[in-house]
Amino acid sequence: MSHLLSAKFNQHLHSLLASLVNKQSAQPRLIVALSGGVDSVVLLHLLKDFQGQYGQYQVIAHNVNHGLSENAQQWGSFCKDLCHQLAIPFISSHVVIQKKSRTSLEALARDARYQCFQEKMQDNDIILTGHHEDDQLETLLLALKRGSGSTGLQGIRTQQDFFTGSLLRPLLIFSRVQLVNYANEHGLQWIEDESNQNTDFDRNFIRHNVSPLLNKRWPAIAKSASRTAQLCQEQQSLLDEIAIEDLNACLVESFAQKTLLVSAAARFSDARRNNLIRHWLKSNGLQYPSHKQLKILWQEVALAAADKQPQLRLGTYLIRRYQGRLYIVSEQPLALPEKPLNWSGEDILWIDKNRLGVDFSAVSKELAKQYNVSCYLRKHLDASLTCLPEGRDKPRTIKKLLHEYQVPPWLRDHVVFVFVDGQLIEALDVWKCEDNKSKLLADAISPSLYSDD
Ligand SMILES: Nc1ncnc2c1ncn2[C@@H]1O[C@H](COP(=O)(O)OP(=O)(O)OP(=O)(O)O)[C@@H](O)[C@H]1O
Repeated sequence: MSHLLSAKFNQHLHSLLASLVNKQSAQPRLIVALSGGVDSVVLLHLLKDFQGQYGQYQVIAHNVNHGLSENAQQWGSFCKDLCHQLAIPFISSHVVIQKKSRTSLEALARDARYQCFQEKMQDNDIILTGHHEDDQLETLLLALKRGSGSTGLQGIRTQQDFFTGSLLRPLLIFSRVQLVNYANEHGLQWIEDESNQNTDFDRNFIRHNVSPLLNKRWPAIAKSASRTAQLCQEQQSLLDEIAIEDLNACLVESFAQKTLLVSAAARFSDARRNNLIRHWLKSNGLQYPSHKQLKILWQEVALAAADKQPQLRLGTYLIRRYQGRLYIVSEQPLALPEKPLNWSGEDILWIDKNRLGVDFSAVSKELAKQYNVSCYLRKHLDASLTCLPEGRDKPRTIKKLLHEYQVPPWLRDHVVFVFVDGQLIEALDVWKCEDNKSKLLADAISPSLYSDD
């Protein structure tokens, strides 16, 4: 029977790679995430066979030692020996994880593992993991328990982008029993992680106490769960397409950020608006909010009375409203310099490392030589300093202007004021000054590069 599994695997992987490789110019390396458990050991064997048939791929294995089990060292040696026998290059990584609660420990180990994969990655690499159909069923049951809606019911994806390459899970079409049978027929050895037996943990509880019962009553339950996951993934792509379209109607650029216009979002039905807000948060690197958080975000932040300054904390971010727009604000403070910074010809003058800077790359070096350029922040300025912005009738203080130009209060300290030979020529991203003697230079300086993450 194992040759059937192997043939099905080869065909499946071949078509998965065909869709990926088309997008890439170079032949990718296939990196097996090898834990030493039966799933990834079978995956490694199947890949060795696949490589025999489609010789153009380089197969490599990568084991991560999380240092969480006394046996971790032994598992690493097991993986190394296995790769030696199969003549597969082996990468080993070691991470140190601070022990906390078990749940967070597992999540920390997973994050650290994917971080290791990323660090050892080359462009276009494809990381393959041994997730199978039963993992999918467990994941969906856990999602039901958490109540995470269609997002959670998407389960484990067969393919997803991963940094400069991709992640593939080609064993999701097989059950654990099929993989164990394959391993036995081939006389393969593997290791058992003793922690998998502990049913105090939800996934193990489902694996040992719930799935067997469900499988006995409905032998095709794992297949049905996989189908559900696939349908939910498809529906999510549709929801994402709708969200992108809807966001186009609601997003406005404001101080180098895409902010959400409350009046535009208010025109959508609740469901459609929730969908677009979820997408907006996710595409800015935040986790999907819970249903309750979404409700608070809309009712108590977006729609708060005009004189209020509402905000909602989501992880390390705050969602704030100002002048009818929602902003995503990082809670991580910027390290702002004590004194103004002089520009000495660099393409980007960083005010805060990699987060707030001024892009001078379009300024001609010849032009630059003629002037003395420096960048100030509000705290470096004399409070009585006035300025006449282009198109305005009379000068006003900087404080008044920041207010008039509707710069959100929390961003006012980050506005960069560019001075040329001691004269203010512009407040970057906000206004340019009338009658400035170095207009050409002012026009060439791009908006400050401001990333609030
Ligand atoms: N220590 C490890 N080193 C390399 N790969 C690993 C390691 N542990 C797990 N993997 C990979 O991840 C797959 C899934 O493992 P497991 O179910 O134990 O992890 P998980 O925490 O549920 O993973 P995920 O978060 O990726 O769903 C394995 O088949 C293997 O490919």
